[in-house]
Amino acid sequence: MSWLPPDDEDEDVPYGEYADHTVRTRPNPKANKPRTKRRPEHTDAVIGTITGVDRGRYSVLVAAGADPETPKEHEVTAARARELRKTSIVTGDRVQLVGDTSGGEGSLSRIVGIEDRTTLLRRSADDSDRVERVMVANADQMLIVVAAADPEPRVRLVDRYLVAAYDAGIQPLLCITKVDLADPEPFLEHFAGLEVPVFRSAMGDEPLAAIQDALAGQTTVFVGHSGVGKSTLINALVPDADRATGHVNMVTGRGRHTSSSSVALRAQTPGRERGETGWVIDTPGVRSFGLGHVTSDGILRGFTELAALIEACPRGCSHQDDAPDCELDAAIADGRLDATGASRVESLRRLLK
Ligand SMILES: Nc1nc2c(ncn2[C@@H]2O[C@H](COP(=O)(O)OP(=O)(O)OP(=O)(O)O)[C@@H](O)[C@H]2O)c(=O)[nH]1
Ligand SMILES: [Zn+2]
Repeated sequence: MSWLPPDDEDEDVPYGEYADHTVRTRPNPKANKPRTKRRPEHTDAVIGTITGVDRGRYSVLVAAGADPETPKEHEVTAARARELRKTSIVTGDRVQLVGDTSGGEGSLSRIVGIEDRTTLLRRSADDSDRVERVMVANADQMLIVVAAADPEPRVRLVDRYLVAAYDAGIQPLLCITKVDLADPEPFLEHFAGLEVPVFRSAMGDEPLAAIQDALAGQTTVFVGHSGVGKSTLINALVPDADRATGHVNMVTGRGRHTSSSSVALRAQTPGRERGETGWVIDTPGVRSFGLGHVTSDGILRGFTELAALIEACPRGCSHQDDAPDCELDAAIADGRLDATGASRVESLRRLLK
């Protein structure tokens, strides 16, 4: 059974070392869609989506109709093929499966390839560390959960999530919890120029319908500091998560055993035009969110209209307040940027620092 090695935890595999080097050294300015290595074609492979990883075993959801032998939607347990030993495979990845894909008791399938990713959320151990770790693949949105109080909200932390989202090409959303404890508006002022959708949540008065509108038909990764109420929110949105994933302990993030990997949970979004369900990816146990791998080009992806202006800046311009002849200041002065634009410049400058 050579294809059953005791795999390492995926979180420990530095993506950068194994990534396609052309991706890392020649970033595409228009998008950030790192390619995954193409494996030899397995024509009979079944495509599934990773919903969780635990000690080298992947939970893979195979959609209805994707597997001719088992047409119903079903969950498969899989291990990586030996040749993918050093490749990071994370929650949200779409993978090619061969072998026993029935999902039957005790069955084990084999992952032989990864489909191209649309987005890839990464972090480094700390800001000086350029080695990136992949966290979540193919997320469309990032819901940043922050509390109005207890713990005290920090602008810088939200900025860091925003940078990671923009760098990954993921649309950020902001949910401020515990608005029953403190007025969130002064804090939210800092993000007013960004045009990030904001949800305000209180205990027992969560804006579930509005969040469901945003989740419908999308894959949304939830991030937030411990204690902000992320689990409370996810429980309210995904009350039957253990049924959807087929695992115990994957619902709340509480009582989860040592695995710190992300899990995908299906949220019902009934009656929404964009879809009757949406995927929520919970990211427990992420203590640090290092941005050592992020470049200013990555941040500028969230500011396309400003990126166009910056083309006219002097060579080597830092685009900060004190930068001589920065085109951003010129555009504010001559009205090409209105008040909203000026506020976005302020945000961009904060993120670039
Ligand atoms: N007052 C108030 N308390 C809340 C609200 N949302 C969550 N809480 C409480 O805040 C505490 C932390 O909530 P959790 O949902 O466990 O927070 P978490 O972000 O998942 O934190 P970890 O489990 O540490 O990752 C709990 O005691 C919740 O009952 C809210 O809107 N208002
Ligand atoms: Zn400039």
